[in-house]
Amino acid sequence: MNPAHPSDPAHPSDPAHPSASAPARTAALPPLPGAPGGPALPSVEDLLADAVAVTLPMRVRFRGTDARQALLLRGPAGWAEFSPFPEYGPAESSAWLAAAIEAGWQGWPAPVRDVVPVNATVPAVEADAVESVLARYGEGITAVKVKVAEHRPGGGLVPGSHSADLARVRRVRELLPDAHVRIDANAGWTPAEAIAMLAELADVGLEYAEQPVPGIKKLARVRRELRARGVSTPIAADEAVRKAEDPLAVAAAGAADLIVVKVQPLGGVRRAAAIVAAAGLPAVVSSALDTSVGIAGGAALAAHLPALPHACGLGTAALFDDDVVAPAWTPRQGVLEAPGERAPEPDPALLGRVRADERTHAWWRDRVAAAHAVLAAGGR
Ligand SMILES: O=C(O)CCC(=O)C1=CC=C[C@@H](O)[C@@H]1C(=O)O
Ligand SMILES: [Mg+2]
Repeated sequence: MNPAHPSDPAHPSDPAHPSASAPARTAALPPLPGAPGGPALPSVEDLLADAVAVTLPMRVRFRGTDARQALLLRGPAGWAEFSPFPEYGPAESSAWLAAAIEAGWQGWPAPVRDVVPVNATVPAVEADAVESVLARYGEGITAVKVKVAEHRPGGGLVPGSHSADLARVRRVRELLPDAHVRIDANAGWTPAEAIAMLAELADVGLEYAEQPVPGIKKLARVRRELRARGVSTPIAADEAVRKAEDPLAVAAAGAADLIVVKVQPLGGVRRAAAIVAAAGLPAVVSSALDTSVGIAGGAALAAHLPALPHACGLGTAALFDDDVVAPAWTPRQGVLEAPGERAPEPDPALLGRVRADERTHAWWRDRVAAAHAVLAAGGR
């Protein structure tokens, strides 16, 4: 078993939407570590030899947490991050471990571009706090993601969330009249709520709405009903890609206009790139609220994709009060540097400052061993 670390509450609005069974479509993806034809699976001892657990304090509460927990690993190809959210079990975490093995024991594929445009991310703050959040991203912001549909820890939307969401989105539009503005509901609305909110926001000219509702069928329904009402807001799939047993099912169903891809949940840069190619839809690379080591993996994916039509959600290191790399992998003039084929080296002084306690190290060691067992048995 893999209990959540008690200091980190589970996130209620990130539901899993597994499809019924692992379908043949995923067979075309690059094999996982330890699978036939895939990279070697290092032993648990090798993976943990130089592991450092860190806790990064956040400037703004995000995804229900004020501190991000992560484990940094070091392999022959460089540093790597393993940071499945505390409530994730071994099967889901095994994809995150595959991504860490790629980074540390294999290295990332070559980039085709030097820089990656990124969006600023605005958590579910009050409208009057939007300006100070945007200020953290500096000059040159061309795209903003606004979080909406925030849930209470016990479940259910925060009271008054619809009007707070509308005010937050409108405040962003007011401050940045020319920026692309996208929203992300993390599957937190019902279809009726999503249709009403997106119809209400039609005048804002949203770039897209990310995972307004859970699951593939509901996404398809919202998309269809919006079109019937003359609302053309594109629909993006996030959880329906990264938490599904078949990350290609949403594209196969024609339920979204674009997909959001994340390196750790999808098992590495090569697997995420293969998912984009097989989906045949425009893709946005986004963060998993990683430290600068993991963010560099997102930048490696974005720099490797043949086409990158949208700014990426990789600016989230700006939400941390502290990081592990100096300078942090944060955007300048709206772009992030591509890291090349390996992650940046953590700074020993920073590591000393954000190093987690021994109990947290033990918790991470158990999580690595449990995820490793899933990979050793052939994957989730
Ligand atoms: O895409 C961005 O701008 C920031 C990243 C982001 O929104 C997320 C990071 C980590 C966990 C997720 O709940 C969340 C997302 O849903 O995309
Ligand atoms: Mg999302």
